[in-house]
Amino acid sequence: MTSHRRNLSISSTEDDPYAHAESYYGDKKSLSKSSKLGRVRTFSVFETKSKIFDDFRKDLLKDHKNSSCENIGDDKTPSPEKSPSPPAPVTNGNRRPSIVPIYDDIANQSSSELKPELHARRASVDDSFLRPKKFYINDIDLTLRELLENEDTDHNYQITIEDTGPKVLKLGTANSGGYTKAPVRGTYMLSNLLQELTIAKRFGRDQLILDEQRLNENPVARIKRLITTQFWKSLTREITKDNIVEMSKDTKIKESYYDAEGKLIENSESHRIYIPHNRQDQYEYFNSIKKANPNIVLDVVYLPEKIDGQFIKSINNKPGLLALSAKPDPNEKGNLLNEPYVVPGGRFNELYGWDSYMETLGLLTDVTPKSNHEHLRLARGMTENFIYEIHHYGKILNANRSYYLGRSQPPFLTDMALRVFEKTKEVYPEKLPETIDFLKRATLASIKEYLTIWCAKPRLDEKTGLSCYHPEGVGIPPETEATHFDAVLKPYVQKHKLTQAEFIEKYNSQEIHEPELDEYFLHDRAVRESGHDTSYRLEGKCADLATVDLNSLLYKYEVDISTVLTNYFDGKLQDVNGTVHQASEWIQRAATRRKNLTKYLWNEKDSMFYDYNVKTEQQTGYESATTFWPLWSQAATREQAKKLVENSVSKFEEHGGLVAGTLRSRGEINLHRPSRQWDYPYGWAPQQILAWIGLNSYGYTDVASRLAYRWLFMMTRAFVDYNGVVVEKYNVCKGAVPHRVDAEYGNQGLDFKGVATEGFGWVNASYLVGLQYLNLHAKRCLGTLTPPEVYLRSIETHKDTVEDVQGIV
Ligand SMILES: OC[C@H]1O[C@H](O[C@H]2O[C@H](CO)[C@@H](O)[C@H](O)[C@H]2O)[C@H](O)[C@@H](O)[C@@H]1O
Ligand SMILES: [Ca+2]
Repeated sequence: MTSHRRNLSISSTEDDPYAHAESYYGDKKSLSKSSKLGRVRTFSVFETKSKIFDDFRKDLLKDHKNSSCENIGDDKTPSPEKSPSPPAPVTNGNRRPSIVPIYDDIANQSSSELKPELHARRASVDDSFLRPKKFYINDIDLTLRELLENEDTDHNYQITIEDTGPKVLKLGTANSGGYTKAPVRGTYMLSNLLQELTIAKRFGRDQLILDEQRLNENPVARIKRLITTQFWKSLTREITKDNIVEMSKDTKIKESYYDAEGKLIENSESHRIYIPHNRQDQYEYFNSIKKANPNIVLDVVYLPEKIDGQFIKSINNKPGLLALSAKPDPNEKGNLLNEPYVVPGGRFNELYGWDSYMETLGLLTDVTPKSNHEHLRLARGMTENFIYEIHHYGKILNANRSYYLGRSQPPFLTDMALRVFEKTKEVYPEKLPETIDFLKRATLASIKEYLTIWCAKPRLDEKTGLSCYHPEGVGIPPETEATHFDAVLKPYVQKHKLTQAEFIEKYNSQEIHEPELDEYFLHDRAVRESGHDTSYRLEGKCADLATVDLNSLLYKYEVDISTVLTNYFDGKLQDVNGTVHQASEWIQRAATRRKNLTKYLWNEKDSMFYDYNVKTEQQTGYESATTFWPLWSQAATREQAKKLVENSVSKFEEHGGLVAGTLRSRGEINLHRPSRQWDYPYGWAPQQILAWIGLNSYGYTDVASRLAYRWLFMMTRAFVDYNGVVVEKYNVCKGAVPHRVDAEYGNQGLDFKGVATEGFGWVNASYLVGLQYLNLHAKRCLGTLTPPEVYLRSIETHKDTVEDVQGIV
C-alpha cells in the first residue's frame, strides 16, 4: 500500500511508529521558543478534542474499509478541515509545558489541576480490530505522574527492575477516545512509556497519540534507532556565535584566584576560549561575537607560541576551551564555520582523541551514497579537527581543554582518515580532487605527529626503537575527581602537617619539593595519555613502558602511510618544509617495528604480548586486553594470532565480553589500593571493537562474533532492565547491574531523569559496529535477550555459520 491511507494531513513517513522524535512529536519549529507548533498527527492542543476524535474516527473507519484496496483513499489533497495556520495554543490556565527541569511542573501541580477532563464522548469504533494499538494520552503530565507514583518506587525517575510497582498501567486507546483501557505491562514497556512521555513533554506536548509498537519495540532495533537518530545528535558540538558561551563553560574545574586580601575566591562558572598564537582570524571572530553581544561573558585569550609544562600549569586556574578547525563562511563576511565533532558524553564535553576514532567507526556504519551524510560530516569534522590540532597544538590532544594541552591520547589518525576518505569517495565521487587533498593533508599531519611526538624524545626509546607514553606537565592533573589522589597524597600531607588542599597548593607552586611524587605524577600523566586512566598495569611506571597498545598503533601508522604514498602519491609526498617522504622508508619502519614487537613484547610461552619496561629491560607480565591490538594493526604474525586465540582469549573472555585486565594481574584491592576503572572486572568499548576487527582480519570471525554477542547482550540487557541506559563502561564479570561502576569517578551516562538522551560516544559506536558481526540468528537471539550461554549452545548444536555476517568493519 503506497498511498496515504489516513484522512489526516500527514505523509506516510509521519505515520511510522518508529519515526524520529522530531517528526513523531513535532517538527523542528516546535522546539523554538517562539513557536510551539505541533504536527497534526499527534493531535496537538490546537484542535478541540471532539474534532480530534471526529477526524481520527473517520480516518480509522476509512482505513478499515479500504485496508484491502490499493490506492484507495489517496488523500494527497490536504484535508479541508486542517487549517494551515493553527490558532493560538491552548495554555491550560497558567500551566505551560516546561522543558527543564521537565518534572517540576508536574510536582508543583495540585492533583485537582491534574484531574483528567471527562472525555467528550466515546467514539463508536471498537478497539478489537485495530492492531497494533495506539494509545490516547489525554494529559501527559497526569499520566507521567501516575506512572511515576505507581512504578518508580525508588524515586529516581527511572523505571527499572529494581522498582517494585504493580508493573502495569492502563491507558485509554486512541480509537475509543480514551474510553476503553488497555494495559501497558512490564518494566520494559513501562520504562519506554516513561521515556516517550518525557520526550513528548520536552517537545512541548500536552497530549499525544502513542503507538504501542513504540513501547514494545524490539530492543535491538530501539537501541540502534536511538543511537542513530538521537544520541549522535545530542553528542554533536559545533561552535557558533549563539552557543560559544555555553560551549566554553568548564564543568570539571572551578576557576579560582586570590583577591587583594589574599583570600581564595572561586568562580562558579568561567567562559573562556584559547586561540593559537597565529590564528588572528579566529581571535577576531570570537572578539566580534563579544562586541556584538556586550552582555555576554567570554574571555578570548591568545596562547603563546611555546606551550610547555610550566605554562600549562600556570593556567590551571583559568580553564578554557581550545579553538578548533574553522574556515571562512562563503555566505557571510567575517563569519567562520567551525568543524563539528562528537563528544563522549557525561562529564566529557569536549573533543577527545581516541574516543573520536571509535565514534567515527560507529558513525560510518550507516553512511551510504543515499543516506546519513550527516554522520560522514561529523566523522570528517573530527578528522579535520585532528589535523588542526597537530598543526596548532603540536599533537592530537587528549581533549580540547587547556588542561589537556600537554598530552595526547592513543593515535588512530591514519586509519580514521583512510576510512573517512573511502566513504567520501563513495558518497561524493564528483569531489575526488578535494577528497584526495583531504587524504594528503591528513597523511602529512600524521607524518608530522609520528616524527615529532611519538618517535621523538622523550617518547622514543632509542635502544628498543619502541615508543612510550610520556607527556609534558608539572604538578597534579587538575581535572580529576577531587578524591582521586587521596591515597597517594596522604603520607605527604601527614609529613608536612598540612591540609590536603594546602599541600597541593604548595606542591604545585614548587614551594615543596617531593621528587618521588614528581616521578609518580610523571607516570600518572603518561597513564592519562595512554587513555587507560587508570590501571595498576601502568601506575607508577607508565612513562617507562613500551606498551603493546602504542606500538601496535604506530605500526599501523607506518603501514598506512606507506600504502597511501604508494597508492595515491606515486610513492612520495613533500611536506611544507620541503622534506620528501618516501613510501619505502615507511615500509622499512614498519618492518623494523614488527621485528621489535616480537623481540621485546611477544611472550611465546604465555602466548601473549606484554608491555616492556625500558628501564628494567623486562616484560611486565601484566595481562591486559591490549594484547589483542597487534591483531587490529596486523602487526602479529599468523602464528602469534593463532596462539593468542587458542591460549589467551579465554584469559579475558567473561560473561559480557573482554575484561580490560585479568584478576590475577590486578591483584588485591583494599582501602589503600582502590579499584581502578581500566582493570578487572571492567570492560571497555574500544577494547571490544579493536579485538573484533583484529580477530576478524585474521579469519577468526567466529570468535569475534561470539565476543560481540556477549558485549551486545550485556548492553541490551542493561538497556531493557534499566530504563534505556547506555554507559561509558561496564562490569563485564557481573550478570546483574553491569552498568553500576563505582571505581574512580563512577560511571557516565547514568545520570538522567526519565530518558537517556545521549548514551556514551564509544559505547554507542560499539553497538553499531558489533551488530555487523552478528548474523540474523544472533540478532534474533539478542532481541529476545537469549543469554550468551544459551545462544552459544544453540549455535554449536546447529553448527551455525557466520556466512550472513555483512559489511564487517
Ligand atoms: O577526568 C579524568 C580523566 O578522564 C578522561 O579519561 C577517561 O575518559 C576519556 C573520555 O571518554 C577517555 O578517553 C579515557 O580513556 C578515560 O579514561 C581523560 O581522558 C583523562 O585525561 C582524565 O584525566
Ligand atoms: Ca526507579
